[in-house]
Amino acid sequence: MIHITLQKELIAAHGTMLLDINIDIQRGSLVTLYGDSGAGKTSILRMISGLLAPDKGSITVNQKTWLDTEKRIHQKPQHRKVGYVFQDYGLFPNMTVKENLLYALEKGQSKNTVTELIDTIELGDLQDRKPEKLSGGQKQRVALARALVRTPEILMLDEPLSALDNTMRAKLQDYILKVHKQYNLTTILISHEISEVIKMSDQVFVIENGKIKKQGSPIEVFTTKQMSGKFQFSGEVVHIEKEDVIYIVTILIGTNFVKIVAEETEIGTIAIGDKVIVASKAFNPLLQKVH
Ligand SMILES: Nc1ncnc2c1ncn2[C@@H]1O[C@H](COP(=O)(O)OP(=O)(O)OP(=O)(O)O)[C@@H](O)[C@H]1O
Repeated sequence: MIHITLQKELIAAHGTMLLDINIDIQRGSLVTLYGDSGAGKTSILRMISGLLAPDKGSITVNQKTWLDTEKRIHQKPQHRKVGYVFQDYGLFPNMTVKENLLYALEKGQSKNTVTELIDTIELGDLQDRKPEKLSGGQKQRVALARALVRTPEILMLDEPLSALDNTMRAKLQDYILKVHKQYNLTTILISHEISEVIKMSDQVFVIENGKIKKQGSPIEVFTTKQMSGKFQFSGEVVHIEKEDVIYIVTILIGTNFVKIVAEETEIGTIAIGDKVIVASKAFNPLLQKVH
């Protein structure tokens, strides 16, 4: 179990903002921090990894104390077992994929760890290339492998997929889920994408102005009582077209576009770019195997 209590006064664009959170994370689970830009999500990860000092707080990871401001315990970042993946990869440009991974090994650690990760994350064909010869998705797979070299107790992913197109994003999500399960990791993901949060996480914490506004399973958090249909998907509105008295709304769900007929009352304030849930209550969906 991981217990995190953090307080820190942050300097936001409109003045100071008190970040004040209390989070419990079950070992082996994947949780998401979801919230607007500037809500404090990255600051939380930086405090967990020891890169940013809170004003007050404590962090215990599987019975080990990483931080306790009252007892003046403050483990250095290099002593906290975290793997950190950012949006902008952070690979060494002068090293090959394999060298980037070997460089992350701890003194005395077996090189087999790297060989195994190359195999798991399917980097075999890329291992002798330099990062400049890799696509964004491939670079992010290397960054993911590198974060796992020291078998972290917490894997932290700070919007790692936001620079990727939808197909690549879906593939990377699958890699993350694969290593999360295979290495029995405890993973904290920051994501802005509701569909990603629903696909990936066991639990979501909605952060607003430095506080936890809501928490629970993604479905509990993102669906409201009025939307209790069993059959539902979340997506993003990409187009709205008015036809006589109705509207045709095009929604991107994963990598598929779906057109929905909506009435004016349903449209309300929905605009292009909004995240929405498409749900249906009383009908019989067909299930077909795809080849
Ligand atoms: N070391 C710091 N000291 C004081 N304030 C900080 C510090 N680092 C960041 N902030 C401020 O804290 C606020 C929250 O930043 P943070 O990066 O945690 O937000 P975020 O939710 O991750 O946003 P985004 O989604 O844009 O990355 C911002 O207004 C930022 O300017």
